[in-house]
Amino acid sequence: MLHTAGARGAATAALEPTGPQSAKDHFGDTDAAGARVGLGCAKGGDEECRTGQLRALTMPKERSRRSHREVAQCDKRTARRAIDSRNGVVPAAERADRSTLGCHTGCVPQVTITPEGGGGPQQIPEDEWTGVSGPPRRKLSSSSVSSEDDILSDSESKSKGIVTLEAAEEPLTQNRPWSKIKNIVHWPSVVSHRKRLSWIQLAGHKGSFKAGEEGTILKKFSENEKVCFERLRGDVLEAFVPKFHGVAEHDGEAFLRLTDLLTDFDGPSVMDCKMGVRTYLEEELVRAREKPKLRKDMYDKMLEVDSKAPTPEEHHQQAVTKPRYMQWRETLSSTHTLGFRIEGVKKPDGTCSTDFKKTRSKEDVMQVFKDFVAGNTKIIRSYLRKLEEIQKVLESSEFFKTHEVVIGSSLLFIHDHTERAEVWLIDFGKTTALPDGKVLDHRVPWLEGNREDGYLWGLDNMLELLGSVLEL
Ligand SMILES: O=P(O)(O)O[C@H]1[C@H](O)[C@@H](OP(=O)(O)O)[C@H](OP(=O)(O)O)[C@@H](OP(=O)(O)O)[C@H]1O
Ligand SMILES: Nc1ncnc2c1ncn2[C@@H]1O[C@H](COP(=O)(O)OP(=O)(O)O)[C@@H](O)[C@H]1O
Repeated sequence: MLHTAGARGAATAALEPTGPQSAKDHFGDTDAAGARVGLGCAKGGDEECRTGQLRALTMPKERSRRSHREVAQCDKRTARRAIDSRNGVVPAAERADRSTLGCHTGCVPQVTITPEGGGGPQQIPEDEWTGVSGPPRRKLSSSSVSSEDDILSDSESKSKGIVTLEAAEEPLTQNRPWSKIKNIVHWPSVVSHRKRLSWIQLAGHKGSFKAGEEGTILKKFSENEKVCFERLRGDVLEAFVPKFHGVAEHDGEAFLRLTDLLTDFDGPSVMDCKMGVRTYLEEELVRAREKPKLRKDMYDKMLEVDSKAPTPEEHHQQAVTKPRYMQWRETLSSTHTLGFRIEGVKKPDGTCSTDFKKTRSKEDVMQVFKDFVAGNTKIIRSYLRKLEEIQKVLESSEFFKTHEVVIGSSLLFIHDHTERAEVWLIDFGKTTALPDGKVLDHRVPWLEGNREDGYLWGLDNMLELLGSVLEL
């Protein structure tokens, strides 16, 4: 039996917001307040919802976050700062920002309150990493794409599937085994002056990545994520996350240099599963209550999936709040019912799909897993072993115990025709440290204030479900 939220015990005591690594350090802004109760249950009516076991999880909450425009401005300023500080220059932008404590407060936009919610990079020396900051970028809505029509630069409109990354560093990997596969060999003919790399990005924000030197990838800098990678050093979990090679700078922007997990795979199959029962931070909820904000882009993304999803009021406003959108996504998919959801899959023939927004039932999720491994039970067993290993390591990891990890964090599954199968934890952009002395269980249900993320609960369910795929 899969676990249910209701069976997982009581919530723990409320915790205080964290210190410098808290989300408020890079989410200076507020989104809107969601105001509807039991959204997924009302619409979905599946077995889990009918039992009421997930009520606490589907209660609408508020969340907050700085707008991307603000964030982009902030990003430029902070990256500039990092570079100027190395030259002993205090930039004008920083002089102005100092009076408002930099991006944090300086970048907070004015928002509308709504009643209802609905040249190659340089390595930056380690002692200069502090003070460099930058937020994650936006991702666009999902679609089913093929490698043929999805060879796009990161300045183009699609952001998921096979994307073409600008080469920030030489040499690029013309001889990477995985790039040899049919339909993905676009190197170096794709672009005339700037070399580019075909790469697989199944989720995340558009333009977040650039191609790094052999075996590495550059990800847009986030102070929060950098701190996480630093804290992961020496932790038992370190072997299960991409290796962090420091901070790099390219065209005035800062990046985290990470091991490219696709290296050493030949025509890999890749799957991104977003873990946990919640996809937003508690910190964001608090801020959302203070300053809610309407999002037209999220209303549009909602319409793409289900034109009937917005309420009459939301149709009238042509916008929804972010918490409303995030909760709608969570209840539409398996996030609430299983503690994880599938974000994207890339198959060995080069086709990619990120069209899993409505993949919710156990049966549907199992089918996606089965298709992903093309029914290969040896690969399923390898993944099961790997996930069990990760489960054990997570249970003993000091980092995991002391961090609200799940928000936006994924397990990345990669295998190829050699039947080698690996799983890594990725994306710590919204992973936040708990106050001193506080720990999370990661299995008990989330109630606002306890900061539980349901990561291990989701992993338990995933293990059970993958085991059942063997019997399909
Ligand atoms: O997947 P779709 O339906 O496109 O929705 C996305 C994801 O939830 C992103 O989370 P993640 O990055 O964890 O995948 C979230 O980014 P953040 O919550 O990190 O900001 C985006 O918010 P906006 O970036 O505000 O649009 C939201 O639009
Ligand atoms: N180190 C890595 N190696 C290979 N692929 C990666 C790596 N990190 C991320 N990816 C790919 O990029 C996608 C988005 O990554 P993520 O870190 O979640 O971005 P974001 O912070 O923008 O949400 C993943 O789904 C995966 O396909």
